[in-house]
Amino acid sequence: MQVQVGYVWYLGDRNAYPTRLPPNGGSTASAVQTEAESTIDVNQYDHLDPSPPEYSSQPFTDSCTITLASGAGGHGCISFLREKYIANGPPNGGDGGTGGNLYIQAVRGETSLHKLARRGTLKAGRGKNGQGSLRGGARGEDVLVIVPVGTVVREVGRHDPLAEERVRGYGRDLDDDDAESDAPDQSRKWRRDRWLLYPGTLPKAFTTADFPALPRPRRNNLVATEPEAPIRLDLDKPMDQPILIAAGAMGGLGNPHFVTKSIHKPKFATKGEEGTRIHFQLELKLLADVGLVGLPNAGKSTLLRALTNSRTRVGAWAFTTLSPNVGTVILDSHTGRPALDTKGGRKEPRTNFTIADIPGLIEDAHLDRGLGLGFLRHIERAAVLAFVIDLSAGNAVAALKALWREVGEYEKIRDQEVNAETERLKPDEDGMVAFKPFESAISPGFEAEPNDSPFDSKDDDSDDVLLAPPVGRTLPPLSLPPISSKPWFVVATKADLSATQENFAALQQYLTDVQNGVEAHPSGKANAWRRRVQAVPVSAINKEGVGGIAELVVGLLDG
Ligand SMILES: Nc1nc2c(ncn2[C@@H]2O[C@H](COP(=O)(O)OP(=O)(O)OP(=O)(O)O)[C@@H](O)[C@H]2O)c(=O)[nH]1
Ligand SMILES: [Mg+2]
Repeated sequence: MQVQVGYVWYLGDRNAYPTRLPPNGGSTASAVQTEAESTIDVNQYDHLDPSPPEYSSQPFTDSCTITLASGAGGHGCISFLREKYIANGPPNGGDGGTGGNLYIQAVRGETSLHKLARRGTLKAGRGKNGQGSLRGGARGEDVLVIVPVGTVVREVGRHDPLAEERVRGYGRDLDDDDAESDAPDQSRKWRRDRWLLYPGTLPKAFTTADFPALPRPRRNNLVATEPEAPIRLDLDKPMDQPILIAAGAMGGLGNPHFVTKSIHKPKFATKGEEGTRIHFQLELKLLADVGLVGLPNAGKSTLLRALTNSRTRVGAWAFTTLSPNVGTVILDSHTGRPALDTKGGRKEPRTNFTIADIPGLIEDAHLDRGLGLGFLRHIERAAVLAFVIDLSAGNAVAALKALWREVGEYEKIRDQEVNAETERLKPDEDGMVAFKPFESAISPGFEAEPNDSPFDSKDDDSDDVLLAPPVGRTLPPLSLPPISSKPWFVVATKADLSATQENFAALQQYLTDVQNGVEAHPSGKANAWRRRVQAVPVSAINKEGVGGIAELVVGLLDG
């Protein structure tokens, strides 16, 4: 189908305004470039006004809690040499294998946490039990947790059996420097449940058997490379290598370990240690160079489709978009060279940038109206903000101020959360221990708190498995710059509709005043970004005026 297009676009001048022409051309026609008047195929723009089967629909989850457990150790083996002419040989049970380790890696290509949210718990494999002829058990299988780039990982609680034993006082000399010797740990002597007996032994022997003192619990050497607990990771770059979150537990000892002068043929071995369980809260903050902020139905998704190959859903009603979408703008001149010659301190010229489209914000979104402010986290880390304003939907300046107000409210809530999180690091009531085992081994500079012993740090309820809150530990600050200091611009869309010129002129006047300091910054902050604030008029549905946006964004990103 061929149609006559009635819009004129002054290509090359970003601030020019698309004007509607009378159907048979107008008196201004001479000033207009000829291609703009030519007949074009509307099917070419199907991409911008798609039919429902063309929508992409992908599951999206941006926060979830998961439990990760490192593998338990295998049990030691009770076995004796038995060969021709050796009927009753010496003990030869192997040790249990070490449990599997847990690793985490942020990779490109993943865009959602829904797969992890469904799993709930991820466990590394258990170490295999030891076997006869001094064969040690195989290691447990490792587990690699793959998360999208931009995930913030926060530990909310951990169950570390060895640390808890230490808190209870059973393995109290575990970390003592002077307890380097192999002297067995007398405090764990009564722990019969840690022992295995020879298979032929009667069950009652468990209560009557005379076990030696339990050997000191062993720790995997890899524990030293674990991040400091409580774990807080901001995985904002793709990682080449996974990092270790929790090392597997050590296996039990086979019966040859328990040979003494008086016991030549020990009929017992120890069980493997239990693995560490850590509860994590994962939060995905999509990473994009530009974030689109706008009221519902403003045309954000259409703009994203006009700029990128995104297939996000577009519709003439509010809240068409229910989850964030990221599109990539390719700055390529189709000659294998970057289209824009902007180096801006970069080694390589920029060849692409990404744009995040989020669900629309409505006024009072901070009071949990509409879809709330939750999705703003996805543009929190964007370098540039683009406010998308529908010129046909009332006063553009008022809309811009309303959007800034919601962004400001979001920022307030975020700051409160950061403060609350510092508070939250106190251990909670149900036996979760929030402390770093073997702390001094990891950070040699760390000075132990004077009240290190769990016994004098707690009040009367002595059987509580609680530790003192980690006083004095410096947590990595969540340093996010204020949103109002980011460069921003306005995309005034639907400029093809009639009677939008005055609205645009008022908006442009307002932005000039903001830039010159005549008007207060819409965020109300004193040191907000106000250099080169401008409004770009576009008709996204006709793909008119969007070309200038890429150039403007690259200027703001690299300039
Ligand atoms: N005339 C005209 N209509 C447009 C333009 N851009 C978008 N629209 C229409 O505006 C409506 C809303 O567009 P969307 O892109 O879904 O708006 P949105 O901001 O993503 O909306 P939400 O996802 O609900 O927040 C659709 O019917 C589009 O066809 C434009 O430049 N001109
Ligand atoms: Mg949308």
